[in-house]
Amino acid sequence: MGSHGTEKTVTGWAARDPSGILSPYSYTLRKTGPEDVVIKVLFCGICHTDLHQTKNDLGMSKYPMVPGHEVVGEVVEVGAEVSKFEVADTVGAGVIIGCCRECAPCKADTEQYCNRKIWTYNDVYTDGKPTQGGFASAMVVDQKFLVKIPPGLAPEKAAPLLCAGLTAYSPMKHFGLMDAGLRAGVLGLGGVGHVGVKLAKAMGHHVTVISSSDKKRAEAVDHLGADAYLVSSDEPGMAAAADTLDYIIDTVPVSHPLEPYLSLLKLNGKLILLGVINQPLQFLTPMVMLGRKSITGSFIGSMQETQEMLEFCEAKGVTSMIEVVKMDYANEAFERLERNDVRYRFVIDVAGSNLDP
Ligand SMILES: NC(=O)C1=CN([C@@H]2O[C@H](COP(=O)(O)OP(=O)(O)OC[C@H]3O[C@@H](n4cnc5c(N)ncnc54)[C@H](OP(=O)(O)O)[C@@H]3O)[C@@H](O)[C@H]2O)C=CC1
Ligand SMILES: O=C/C=C/c1ccc(O)c(O)c1
Ligand SMILES: [Zn+2]
Ligand SMILES: [Zn+2]
Repeated sequence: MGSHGTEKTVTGWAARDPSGILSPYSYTLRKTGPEDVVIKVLFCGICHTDLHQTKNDLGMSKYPMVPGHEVVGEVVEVGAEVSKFEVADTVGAGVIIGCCRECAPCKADTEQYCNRKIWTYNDVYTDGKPTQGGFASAMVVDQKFLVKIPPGLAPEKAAPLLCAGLTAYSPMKHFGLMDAGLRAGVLGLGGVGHVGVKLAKAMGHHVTVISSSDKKRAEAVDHLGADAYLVSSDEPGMAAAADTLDYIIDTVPVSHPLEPYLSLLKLNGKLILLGVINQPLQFLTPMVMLGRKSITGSFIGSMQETQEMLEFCEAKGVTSMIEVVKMDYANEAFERLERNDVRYRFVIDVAGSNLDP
């Protein structure tokens, strides 16, 4: 991290166009404001959203784009009015790094639903500078958008909790799905899904994984603790499980029919959509009417929920299952993520990588 006056020059790995291929990119961080914290990035997870964004799946990508929103770092500098953190703390940043602080969602501590939220990358900060993510040596983050990593969590395994963990935890909390004894479904056993299984088990739920293949059955049951495993194309198996689940977290990142999964829900069951899909999904209304079922969605979680979820994970021994790689493996990791070849999250050892090869 070099210095020019008070603007620090850093190296990140950026996508330059919708090929999504990452390469070293040098840029300056904004000056450290009174409420800002400068972090040295230690680890950063690779979320499927990073793939959607670098490849412009949503049609809103701006380049150069330094992705990464599952960031664990070490505090190296604090602004004059920072009260929550001090130098050497281990902290986490997630999907958003700003909000308006005035609207109803902000006042209710649900700032993730603020219409003026600022995304960690692929956005513009209040000073007009593009925001850049955690595939970089350092970041400047307002203290409101950082959490403390509890000492009982290994930093590299905590990184995926900052998006994947939160995304599974927040709807469980919001929709009153934390009581022991509930019957949960997790559709899509990837980054979000595998932490979803672990969180639901820690809450005392009976967990059924619903996967597109049989490949992850043994791991799901033996390593993640799932109670049952269904392959979505197994019609007799799916029919036998009809009307058994209280809720399903649906993490599939591509278009898929909803009816097979609505059938699995009990009366009043909830299908919670989490995947970012840029095409319409279809279902017939009787599939929700006959059973008073809900199709809903959820977007990450609040900063308050992030801290609470990390403490829940520490207390219950929940961590992510990861493959740690160096930055020079990032392009291969993205390709493997795209072909569903990761168990279950890549985490980049940013501080241990040579970012300027
Ligand atoms: N709502 C929110 O706030 C958030 C949304 N997301 C979104 O959730 C989705 C899942 O993210 P994440 O868990 O990181 O993704 P992963 O790629 O890690 O997992 C997705 C899983 O979905 C299943 N799947 C089914 N069909 C496909 C396909 N064609 N390609 C890839 N996977 C497939 C696979 O599970 P299996 O092998 O079991 O079938 C796969 O492991 C993404 O769309 C992401 O953008 C992510 C974080 C926050
Ligand atoms: O991975 C976290 C971000 C999820 C996300 C959800 C919805 C949406 O429109 C996005 O652009 C990102
Ligand atoms: Zn994410
Ligand atoms: Zn707001």
